[in-house]
Amino acid sequence: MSDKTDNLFAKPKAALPFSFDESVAEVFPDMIKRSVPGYTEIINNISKFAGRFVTSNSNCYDLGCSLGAASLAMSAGIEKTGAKIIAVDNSSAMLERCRHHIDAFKHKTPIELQLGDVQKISIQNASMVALNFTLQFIAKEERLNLLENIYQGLNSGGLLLLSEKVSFSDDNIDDLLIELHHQFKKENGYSDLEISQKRNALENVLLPETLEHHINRLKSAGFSSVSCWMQNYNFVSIIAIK
Ligand SMILES: Nc1ncnc2c1ncn2[C@@H]1O[C@H](C[S@+](CC[C@H]([NH3+])C(=O)[O-])CC(=O)[O-])[C@@H](O)[C@H]1O
Ligand SMILES: O=C(O)C(=O)Cc1ccccc1
Repeated sequence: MSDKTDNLFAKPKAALPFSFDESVAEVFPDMIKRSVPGYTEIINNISKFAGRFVTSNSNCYDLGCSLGAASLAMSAGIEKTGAKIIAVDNSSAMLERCRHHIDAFKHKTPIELQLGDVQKISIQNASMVALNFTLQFIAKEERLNLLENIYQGLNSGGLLLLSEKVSFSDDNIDDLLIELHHQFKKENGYSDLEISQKRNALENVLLPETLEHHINRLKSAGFSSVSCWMQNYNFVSIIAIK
């Protein structure tokens, strides 16, 4: 079955803040692929990381799972037995669709879905945690606390994979990479109106920080080995090992 096309911002509409409601959940696979450069590459690499980092009888977490793409990728890559994936999202529209999405794909590792706030869950016996474009929606002052909670729940040698839209302290670079991102969206069929209306809706909702800030905070949370492993314009993916 092909993905339903995202045209949520195609007509002029009232400037409401972006939210993960039923209309977004319905078009989400199309929206994220056409909006985030490198998304598919990150998902494919989540399988590779899972193959290396997930240990027997441990837990894996997919925090802000949306339709479960990272959970399915982890499941496909896990080589050890007895692991379990816990996928969490606070949007009931997303989680309901996630259940159907996951049931439609074969997965060898069990995936347990939890409706809830990633800031309130208990993380235990974890060998891998994915925060794939979720931290950017959490209030900035609460981010360190969440990363510390993930750190304490990871086993030694465990992996946090953090993907984010980022900003740049150099204004020239920031403007250039935002423009290149918008060009990417245009090439994927979005109009100028769709791009500008979504940009307004995301203002104060998706809050990017610099790559340096992310790396320094991960180190403050306790992670000893931290590196960006992929960058595509203003979208990055970082690995942090306990
Ligand atoms: N506090 C929170 N608690 C739980 N969920 C939350 C919270 N805040 C936001 N979310 C959820 O985080 C997800 C972010 S999308 C992740 C893509 C996915 N990881 C993917 O690999 O396809 C990224 C994007 O749309 O740019 C949404 O489903 C929100 O409901
Ligand atoms: O579309 C954008 O401009 C983005 O920054 C990425 C995105 C993708 C899906 C939901 C929210 C933001």
